[in-house]
Amino acid sequence: MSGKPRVLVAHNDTPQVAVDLLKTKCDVTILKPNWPTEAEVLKVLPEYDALLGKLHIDTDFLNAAGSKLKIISTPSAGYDHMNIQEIKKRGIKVGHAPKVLSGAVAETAVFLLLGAARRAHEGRLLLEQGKVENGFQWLLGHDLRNKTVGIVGLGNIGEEIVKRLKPFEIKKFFYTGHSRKKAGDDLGAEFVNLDTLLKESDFVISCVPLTPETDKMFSDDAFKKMRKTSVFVNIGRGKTVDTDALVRALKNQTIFAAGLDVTEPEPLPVGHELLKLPNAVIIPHMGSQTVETRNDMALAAAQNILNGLEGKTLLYEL
Ligand SMILES: O=C(O)C(=O)CO
Repeated sequence: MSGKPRVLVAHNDTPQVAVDLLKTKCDVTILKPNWPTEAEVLKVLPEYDALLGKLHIDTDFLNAAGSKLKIISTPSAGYDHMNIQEIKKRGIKVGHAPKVLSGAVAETAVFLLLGAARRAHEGRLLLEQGKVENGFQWLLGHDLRNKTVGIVGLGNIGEEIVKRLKPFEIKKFFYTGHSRKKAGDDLGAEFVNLDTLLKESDFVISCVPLTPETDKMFSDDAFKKMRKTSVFVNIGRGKTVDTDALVRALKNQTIFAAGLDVTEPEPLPVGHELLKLPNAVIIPHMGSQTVETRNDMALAAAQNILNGLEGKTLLYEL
């Protein structure tokens, strides 16, 4: 034993840069198999001071985690997979990895928006079916130019989306949330209530995390308030949308199209209703999946642990 603090890395595809950073000050064990069950983690966890991984952490997990554990750090921005209150109640510090992924997720939002607005999936399906037609009116989509974009939840990701969309000559940006924000003012975006945003936006982009308040906030009612020409993009969390309501809205053309990085359920099972819709551009929660961003997220999660072990505030503490 070196006397160094012991860190358990739960996933063996954790980027090497983060493992190397931890190794500068800690003994590091990387668990195999790659995505272990919570039970597999718990078999060894009582011997460790810190845990780096994305795991479902609830009261039962914490009861079995042992008394040595001081820090839990998830290499993700979202933390709805962990019971933060229960973790903190036990004096365990908990951190996550926001901000460093905002650019990558914003890029994803832009391509989903463009793909949905320009009927990319429908075009591809028709191509595969040999149904491409000549015609001045064939498969027309919508421009971004001169349109109104509504951001639901102007956090870091929402801000990065606005910055990236500005060069598309957007007429107006709306945002909604708990309160007006300086960042919104700086970006020239107008704070409005959700109703106004839904009714008056051509593009509605949801960036909200999953909370009791946002659970299924995009319901039949919300989609009915949107325009027939509206495009809905979700890069937040799948559970913020009532999936059946979204399927209805897309099928009945209550809205024009959707671009989804996140869905409920996730992943969508083969043959799911959403996957049958030509006007839905869907990817399987890949918003932060770039080489650079995954390195940065893992590094942030590792830095949380190093800070915590030295008695400092975590880099991104919850
Ligand atoms: O880090 C997260 O929470 C994500 O959803 C990444 O896409």
